[in-house]
Amino acid sequence: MAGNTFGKIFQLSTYGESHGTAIGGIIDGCPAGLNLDLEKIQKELDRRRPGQSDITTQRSESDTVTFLSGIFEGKTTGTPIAFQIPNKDQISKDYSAIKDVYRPSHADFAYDAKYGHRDYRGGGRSSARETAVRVAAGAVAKQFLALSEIKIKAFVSCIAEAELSEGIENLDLSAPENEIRCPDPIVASQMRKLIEEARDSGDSLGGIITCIIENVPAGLGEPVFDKLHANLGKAMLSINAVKGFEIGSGFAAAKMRGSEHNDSFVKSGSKTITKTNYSGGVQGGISNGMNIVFRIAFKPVASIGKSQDTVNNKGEETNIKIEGRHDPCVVPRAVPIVEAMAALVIADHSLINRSTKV
Ligand SMILES: Cc1cc2nc3c(=O)[nH]c(=O)nc-3n(C[C@H](O)[C@H](O)[C@H](O)COP(=O)(O)O)c2cc1C
Ligand SMILES: C=C(O[C@@H]1CC(C(=O)O)=C[C@@H](OP(=O)(O)O)[C@H]1O)C(=O)O
Repeated sequence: MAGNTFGKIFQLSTYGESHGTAIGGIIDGCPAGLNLDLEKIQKELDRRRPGQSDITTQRSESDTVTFLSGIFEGKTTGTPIAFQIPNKDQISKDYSAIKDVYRPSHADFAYDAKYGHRDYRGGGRSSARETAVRVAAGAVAKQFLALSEIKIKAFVSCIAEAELSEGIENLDLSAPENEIRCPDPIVASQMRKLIEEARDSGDSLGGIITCIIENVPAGLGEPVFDKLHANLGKAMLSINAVKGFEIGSGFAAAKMRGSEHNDSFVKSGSKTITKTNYSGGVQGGISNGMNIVFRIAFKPVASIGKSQDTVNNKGEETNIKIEGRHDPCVVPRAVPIVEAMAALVIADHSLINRSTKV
């Protein structure tokens, strides 16, 4: 296994490099008979595509997806769904600069160590360009999950020192369609300013995305290795530039007492719910019917316009100043990627669960 496939039943394989002819994927295991709205899939890609505004990479791609198989008369046929997205704007100023010199904190050095033959054109396979494929596949998974009313919403909750202070239960989650994808317009405008300042000074910023999954039935997830939160964590940590994942109370749990942290069970009509949700909707690796809530931390973008110490592929010390097109902060564009990866995990577990009970 060369690590290009994700999932057990609802599986996605991706192919392609940032500056090759195209990127694409094959979804295997999507049930037959699912009505696919292709416009909705394209809309998800539009949320992620590069060149959206002056605070994203200036690479210009329409990210138009073409489906090649697995769909007939608007419905999935149960056979592999293959699709492709062309690369059109491949010319970057970085080529010669990063051919022999390693960008600090990008993947250049580690790829050379592993493969010894590296596609240096804009990062090749290590570029987040590959995440467009995940977004297209996640949009298919979202449409499958919509049959069970499962909804996935992510939003930007922090960029550098601008952070949402309200509880997520009071926020209008319809707003993440805006450019920053933070539901509070005042915090969003602070975030924009910070990104502009970082961009103009040749620097970059990181941030945090919060994701909420609603209407997941109790009982999804496996008891040991494929715990639901373990697979969500793997999915999120597989996104470029992700440095942290926490579910529910996460790292804050370490400072709490059991009496504060335990989620007491109560009845709400015929349903059993919990008073609080420090578990983040997962207990023992299995969903408990509450909202699944997790947060993902992204690092500041590695490619920056300031001079940095590094080495070249002959092992000589040198320095590098990166001039190509780069996101000063990936977090706004990463929101649809987070949602897509969450959709793939929940779709996969929903299908695994079909054989759990008599
Ligand atoms: C949506 C998105 C856009 C990104 N854009 C850039 C970019 O323009 N320049 C860059 O150096 N890194 C960018 N990254 C991050 C790199 O792809 C990533 O840091 C690199 O592959 C090394 O992997 P690692 O940070 O996960 O260790 C982006 C990540 C995401 C999710
Ligand atoms: C191409 C995309 O983003 C790219 C992600 C990326 C990286 O290092 O991850 C570096 C830049 O690539 P390039 O050198 O080709 O301009 C971004 O533009 C995309 O998101 O579709």
